[in-house]
Amino acid sequence: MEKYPYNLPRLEVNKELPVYTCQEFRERILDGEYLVIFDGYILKLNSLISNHPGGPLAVFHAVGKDATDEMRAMHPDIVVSERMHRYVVAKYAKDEKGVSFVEDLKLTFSKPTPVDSTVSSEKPIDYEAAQEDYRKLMVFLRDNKFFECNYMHYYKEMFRLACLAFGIFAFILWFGKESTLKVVLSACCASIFWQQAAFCAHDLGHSAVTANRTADTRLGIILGGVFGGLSVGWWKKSHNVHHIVTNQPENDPDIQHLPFFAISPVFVNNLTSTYYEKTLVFDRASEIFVSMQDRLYYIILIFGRFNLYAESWKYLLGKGYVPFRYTEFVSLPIFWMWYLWLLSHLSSWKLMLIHLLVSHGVSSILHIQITLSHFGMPVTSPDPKNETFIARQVRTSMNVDCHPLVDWFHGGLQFQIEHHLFPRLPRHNLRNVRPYVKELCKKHNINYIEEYFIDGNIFVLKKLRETADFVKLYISSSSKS
Ligand code: HEM
Repeated sequence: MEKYPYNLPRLEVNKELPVYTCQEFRERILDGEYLVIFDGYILKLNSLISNHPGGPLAVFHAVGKDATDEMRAMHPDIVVSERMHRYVVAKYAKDEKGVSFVEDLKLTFSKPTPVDSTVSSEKPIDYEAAQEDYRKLMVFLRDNKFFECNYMHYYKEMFRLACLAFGIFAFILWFGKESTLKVVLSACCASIFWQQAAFCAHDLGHSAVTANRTADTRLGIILGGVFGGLSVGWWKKSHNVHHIVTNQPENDPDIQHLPFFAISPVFVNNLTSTYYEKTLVFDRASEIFVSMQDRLYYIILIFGRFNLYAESWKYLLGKGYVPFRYTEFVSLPIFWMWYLWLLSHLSSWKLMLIHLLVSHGVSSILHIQITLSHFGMPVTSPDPKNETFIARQVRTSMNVDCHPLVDWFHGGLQFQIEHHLFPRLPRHNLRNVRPYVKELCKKHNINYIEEYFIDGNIFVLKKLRETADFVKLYISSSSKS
């Protein structure tokens, strides 16, 4: 078979370049240069950082790393072949092995993955060989048009959304005399509608529908903002970071949930969040909640959606750069207008409250689905310096096994591993790609975790309980000393 790279977009540089050794690369980073390795070239990204369309944090987390696979996975071809060359300043001497050279640099903007050699799989992984095969798989998928979106699938999604939207209104406005049952049915339609809309907004957020970032983001704002009351920009900001630094305790906002949850004992160490730019203090409230987190898991998730509304508004009203700020500003009030207008047709406060609580409570299914993908997976790596993109993404993600007939219910999140390896791959192709990924993981001894939905829940609860037990011990030992 042809050796990588072929039929992948190339970064071409037609000028003489200096060659930086690893030591020079490191020294320059310590001097304030934001250097990233892509395909053997060193890119200096100081001038890009503040106006990078994927946000500054995505770039910060690539500094000091060979981010070839991350960058290919997140960008359309044109960015690689026509935009990146401007930032190339040198070639990398490859005098040291590894994909991350920052483990000992103590950077403020990006923290390394903690090391834990007990996380290793039974047989050692040849990270480079796995990377080579991952890249070949990428070529195969491109050649066989897996990255092309079949719109027929989205027509079905639109039909499903239309039926659910009809249910939301019909049970209250059109189906005869008011009753608690009809209010509950309308609320259930609303929560399933929001769940399905969130799946589509997720695809759009990755530009995996039209492949045009502006068009997809606008459609995402309609689905997520107008129909769901959530800011797509806020979600994209944290989600892009989550994809680059999945399950890294100090960098990944998707696992930073103190005082309510800690998915690993490392969170007792008052870590610094590079996303929230603050210390994640493991205080008394954290001790109480985390020591009971396996029992509180579902209860807390019931209130998850209210937190998302608050985060969306905080983001839109904040001082930072917000793409499509005004469109988003208009979209969120429209959501509250139609939702409150609907509730205004109910005859009592009690029924309004039932609708609000049931619709938002049942929405917790989505939060369970989201957290299931990573909460049970390790935050530490046996060898972060050498662990390549594919090995890291598979180590930190879990799939949910299900019958194809219920794929719609899981919305693509069930193929979390494939999604993290190929974030721009259209959702409806994830199932077809799964056998190739499984085979690749098997060949390279990479642990591919896939559970049925109920087993996956049990798996996550067990992991949460392990950390809860650790915290109980930690509290009792610190109260004795
Ligand atoms: C020379 C370096 C880079 C250039 C010129 C560049 C440019 C761009 C451009 C033009 C987009 C918008 C793509 C679209 O229209 O869909 C984008 C998106 C993105 N970039 Fe970069 N980028 C660079 C480096 C990086 C690095 C180092 C990372 C981190 C691994 C990164 C992560 C992302 C992400 C996550 C997005 C998705 C944004 C979104 O759709 O919300 N980029 N980048």
